[in-house]
Amino acid sequence: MRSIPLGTTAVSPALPKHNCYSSSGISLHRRIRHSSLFLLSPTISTSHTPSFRSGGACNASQIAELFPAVSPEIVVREARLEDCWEVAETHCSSFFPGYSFPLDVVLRVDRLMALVMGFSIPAGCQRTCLVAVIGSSVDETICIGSEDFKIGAFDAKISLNKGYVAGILTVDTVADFLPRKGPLRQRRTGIAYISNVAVRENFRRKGIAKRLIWKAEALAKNWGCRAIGLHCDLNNVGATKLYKDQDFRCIKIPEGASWPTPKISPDTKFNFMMKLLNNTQALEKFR
Ligand SMILES: CC(=O)SCCNC(=O)CCNC(=O)[C@H](O)C(C)(C)COP(=O)(O)OP(=O)(O)OC[C@H]1O[C@@H](n2cnc3c(N)ncnc32)[C@H](O)[C@@H]1OP(=O)(O)O
Repeated sequence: MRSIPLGTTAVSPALPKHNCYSSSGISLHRRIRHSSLFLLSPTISTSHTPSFRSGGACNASQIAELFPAVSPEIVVREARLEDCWEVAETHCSSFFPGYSFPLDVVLRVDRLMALVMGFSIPAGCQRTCLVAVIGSSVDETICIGSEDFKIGAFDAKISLNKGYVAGILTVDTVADFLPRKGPLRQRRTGIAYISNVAVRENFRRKGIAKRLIWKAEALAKNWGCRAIGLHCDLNNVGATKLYKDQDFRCIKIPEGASWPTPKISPDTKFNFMMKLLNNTQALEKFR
């Protein structure tokens, strides 16, 4: 496929509606533990009318879609094994909204495989996938498994109070999209990179992406990064506003500069946006 969302290149659907990319997937082998949870209490309205995907009883995701106000608490945390299908679903439904059966299923399975099988990342780098979950407990004591054991991109940990993934974001320090420096073309350090930001359509404009970004910034700061960057499709007005409002600024790239860009489509033009993390104002919102 021409985009490289969540890593694998096994399926080749047409272009996504918006840019989605990852420096080398969404896997998270080396991560620091960052246990703080961010709560969001949105004033959720039910302007949408989602349909049941199957007859009979509702499952957790159907309840969350139909009655988001029933479980309005949103927790932003690192992705766990229990989230893998919904992470793939959130990603595909946001970046490939036009796909129908059977391609949509193939695409989700493809993403799932990428997530579960994981990807290697360079030594010394960090990568993590964050999820915004609705209707789960903040109480982490009712989890089975261990955070220290990974299955692909996920903590091998399952909560007894599973929530519903409404939004995702990947953050890493791989720096694939930054020019190398020095005669040995060394990887840059100290700059985190955000990708794969997606919120399910029914849960948009409730501050979920903003919360995911805040958490990513807090993680990056914890990793010792001094700045955080991302690529945003020039035509993605909503996302551009989201990042500008969060104090990301477009970095002017000199004409002809050898600056790596996501391999989505030769026609897609990006803004490279950055934010310094030395201003702790945004991070303090979480403490
Ligand atoms: C680095 C990357 O990954 S770029 C790719 C971004 N992802 C996508 O384009 C996938 C499809 N889109 C989405 O998943 C979502 O619309 C996102 C991720 C862009 C935004 O997620 P949301 O949870 O809706 O954003 P959130 O509610 O936090 O918005 C915060 C602010 O950003 C701005 N914003 C967000 N979406 C829009 C929009 N569609 N139009 C205009 N402004 C917007 C607004 O200022 C908003 O504040 P407001 O609602 O008080 O006006």
